Amino acid sequence: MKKLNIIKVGGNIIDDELKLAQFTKNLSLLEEPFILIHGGGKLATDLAEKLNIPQQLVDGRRITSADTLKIATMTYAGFINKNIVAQLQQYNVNSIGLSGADGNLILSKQRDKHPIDFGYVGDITKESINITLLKNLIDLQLTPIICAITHDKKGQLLNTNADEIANTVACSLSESFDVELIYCFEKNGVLLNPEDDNSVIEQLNEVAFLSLKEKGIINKGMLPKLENCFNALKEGVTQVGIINASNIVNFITKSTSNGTQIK
Ligand SMILES: Nc1ncnc2c1ncn2[C@@H]1O[C@H](COP(=O)(O)OP(=O)(O)O)[C@@H](O)[C@H]1O
Ligand SMILES: CC(=O)N[C@@H](CCC(=O)OP(=O)(O)O)C(=O)O
Repeated sequence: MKKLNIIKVGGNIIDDELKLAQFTKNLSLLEEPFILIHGGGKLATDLAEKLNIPQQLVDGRRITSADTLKIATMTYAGFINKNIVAQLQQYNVNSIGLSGADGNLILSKQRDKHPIDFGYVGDITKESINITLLKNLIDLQLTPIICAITHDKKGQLLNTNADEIANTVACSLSESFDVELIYCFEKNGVLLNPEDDNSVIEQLNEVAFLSLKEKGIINKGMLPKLENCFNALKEGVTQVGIINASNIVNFITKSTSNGTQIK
């Protein structure tokens, strides 16, 4: 099967002009096709706070009021998505920016209001992804750049966690491609000591993860990320990694071992 890389990049890279510039340049060096899924939670939080709209995240998910949904849509589907596409175009990566509503790419269902009302947050499954559209775009040698806004096909936009979109897109394409899923962020991988960037756990399995979670060594945004990683391996994704965004080329070409390989 043909190799396909599903790459997720998070808000701390996106919000750093230099790191994002280096990252998009590195993506242009990849020889295999890829799909990029991006977050941008940090910029949405900063913007909402400037507008005096308080933000709350529960288990890494944003409680999304009508006002917050507007900010999320303008931030993720607007500025961030188009900025990444423009950055890639300068290196001749012919990319196309999409929300889940575009081309009916990602259909979601508003999360149940019990036990916690998350507001306009959408949940997705493998069946939510329009894989025909993604395959057609790849055949046309267009690189999809996907943001964290989805829709319910009843006219409502919904906010969906970008880690979950990356996992679900990877799983949905794993029957058609040899899929590698890579989460890129600002640290060197999953760390044994979150204060020490040199304490990278090179290989992490689910048993070790549960023990580190219990000890509080793995917490916050890393919890949903790792849950998505283990789910991807169970659903047929061939390889899953969590790495520093600056290591993307080395990690994919396997020229050096860096970051955390999920086993
Ligand atoms: N053991 C750990 N190793 C690395 N990061 C960790 C660990 N435990 C918690 N984290 C936190 O998880 C964060 C990554 O999750 P998140 O903020 O959701 O990233 P992103 O926006 O890139 O998806 C890191 O910035 C770090 O603060
Ligand atoms: C429902 C939900 O939590 N959506 C996320 C989508 C963006 C995201 O996931 O951004 P990062 O990858 O930068 O964290 C949010 O609004 O924060």
